[in-house]
Amino acid sequence: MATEARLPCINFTGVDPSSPGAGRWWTRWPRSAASTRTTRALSPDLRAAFFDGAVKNLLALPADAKRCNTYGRDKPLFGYLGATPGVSSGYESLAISERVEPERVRAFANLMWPDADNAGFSEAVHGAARWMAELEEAVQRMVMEELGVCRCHGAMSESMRHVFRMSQYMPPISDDTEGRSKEVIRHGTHQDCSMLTVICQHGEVDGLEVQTSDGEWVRFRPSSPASLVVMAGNELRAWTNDRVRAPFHRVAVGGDVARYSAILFALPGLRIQAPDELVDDEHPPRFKPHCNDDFMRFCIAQGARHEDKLRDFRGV
Ligand SMILES: O=C(O)CCC(=O)C(=O)O
Ligand SMILES: [Fe+2]
Repeated sequence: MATEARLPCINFTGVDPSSPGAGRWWTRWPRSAASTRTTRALSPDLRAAFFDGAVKNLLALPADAKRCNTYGRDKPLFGYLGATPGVSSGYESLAISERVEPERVRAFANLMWPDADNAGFSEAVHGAARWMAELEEAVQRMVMEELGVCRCHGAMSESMRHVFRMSQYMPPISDDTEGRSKEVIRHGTHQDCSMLTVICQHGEVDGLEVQTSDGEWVRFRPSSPASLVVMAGNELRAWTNDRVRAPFHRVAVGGDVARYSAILFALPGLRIQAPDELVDDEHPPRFKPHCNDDFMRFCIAQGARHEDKLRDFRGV
């Protein structure tokens, strides 16, 4: 059972992620502020166009159409997930992968609806993905500034690939005569294989739960409709030589309406090796250098288990 404690928040109001100023351009916005917003927050209209117009229609497509969303058998985490062994029932997700550019979004839409115009869908999806990617880039820079390794930001950002997922979690089937139902886990406990992950939940259907370092589960309740979650993945943990924790998390849903979310994973193309500044006698190397592709393959082969996969893969 998760508690409802608040996750740490950063208020991004007024921050321009594309032009960081000298020094700590973001610390003027206190970490304890009650909301997390980007400069150009997705307006309620754009959110509605994205979730109600695009994401729900996408997930309502017949299974055969959704299965066309594939990037090859060796990259299952880049395409459609759902109705397959190892994936929880009641969870489905489609993804636009590698680069979330207008042409790629359009190609994805044309694959899903070959005979339709798809301009509205493409615009809404690309707008949401770009907005989340800007936030990812800003947070990545903040982390690097904070650790004194900002010199690495340019090369890291340039190498970054993105997987943009649109996910649906069905409500539990009611299990008593009054229609009440227990919560069910629709996405099992895991850590992400990304550097950073940005999550945008639709409306008030909560479900994301994050495990704190004391083992307690905390449920994410957005403080405003514009709030997003930024989660560290195992590659940020590896790259920072274990300074940043990659929390275990899961999705549990109750009630009687489906939950929808969009998730942007930032996957580094560079070899993951902690910069020299983050390795010294007090902080000996914790992980051997590796590529994200190999780590993803390892995670897929291991399956969903509540274990420290990074340590198993390249722990020193
Ligand atoms: O939908 C969410 O809130 C989180 C999903 C998630 O953790 C994932 O797709 O890795
Ligand atoms: Fe995740």
